[in-house]
Amino acid sequence: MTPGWITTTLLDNDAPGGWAVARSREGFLLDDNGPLFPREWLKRQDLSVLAEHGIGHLDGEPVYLLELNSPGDVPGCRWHGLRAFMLQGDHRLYKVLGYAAQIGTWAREHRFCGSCGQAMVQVPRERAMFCQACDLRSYPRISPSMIVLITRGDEILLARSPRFVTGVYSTLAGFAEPGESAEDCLIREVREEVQVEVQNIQYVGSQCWPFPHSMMLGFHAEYAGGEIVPQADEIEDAQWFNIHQLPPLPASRSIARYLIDLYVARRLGHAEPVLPG
Ligand SMILES: NC(=O)c1ccc[n+]([C@@H]2O[C@H](COP(=O)([O-])OP(=O)(O)OC[C@H]3O[C@@H](n4cnc5c(N)ncnc54)[C@H](O)[C@@H]3O)[C@@H](O)[C@H]2O)c1
Ligand SMILES: [Mg+2]
Ligand SMILES: [Zn+2]
Repeated sequence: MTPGWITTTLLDNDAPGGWAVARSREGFLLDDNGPLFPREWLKRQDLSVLAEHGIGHLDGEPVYLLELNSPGDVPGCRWHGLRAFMLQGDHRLYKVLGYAAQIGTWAREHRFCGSCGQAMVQVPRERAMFCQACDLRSYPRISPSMIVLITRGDEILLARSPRFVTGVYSTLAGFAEPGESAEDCLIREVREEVQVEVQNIQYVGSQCWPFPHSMMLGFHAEYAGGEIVPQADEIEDAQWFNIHQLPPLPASRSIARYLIDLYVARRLGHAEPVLPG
């Protein structure tokens, strides 16, 4: 038995046994034992299954995803969003569910060829959907996104979007566009969102962010010039905050929080935090 969570290309859907998770637009099915159910039991429940995907092995046991058409009722169970697992749940299970969510979303959104409109089929032994007529393969979608902590000595630049929880401020972030390097994207996003210039851009680390399919590339940058002008509609407020007087910050498992905690720890000579996977 190999301990831990290992994703897999594909599993045989006809082989019985293993664990299963069920996902609908309401999130993952959960009972008092958590979101993993004996697969054969789960398949006997009255659920409307769109597709079944083998997704990996947990402590050597195969794990499958049942992607549902609608959230059915299972006695003693409730539905729980992925964000709630990220915030409260056990980290290993969150990784399993984050992967399941990305595979389920991708397969649901690639049932038909984007070029000719015909039904696509799952490629054997490869995580890809295939259109025979076009010889086109569609792989799981991953969206590169830059996230950056901008600093000026003891001050850090944080902003809030109207979508954030009341009072919370975070680092700036945005999706890469075609034609951009990671650094180009970072400079453009910072200009768009706060009209500030940055220098000495340094890559710090990355994080999978399955909401729904971002790959966060985290950077640190120093302030180089300009006055903060928040982007209309996108940025509700942006300010320089002294590291000794920070506002409510993002969830501790986010790379946004890690970038902030890392800078503060280095500035104060404290032990450095660990980047959550
Ligand atoms: N893990 C973290 O700590 C953390 C922190 C902040 C943001 N994020 C994530 O970073 C990502 C980008 O942040 P943002 O929302 O500020 O982005 P952004 O500043 O680029 O603004 C969002 C806009 O980008 C466009 N967009 C949406 N999906 C896209 C895609 N896949 N590719 C290109 N453009 C797209 C839409 O017009 C959308 O309104 C989001 O997924 C967000 O959840 C993660
Ligand atoms: Mg943004
Ligand atoms: Zn096609």
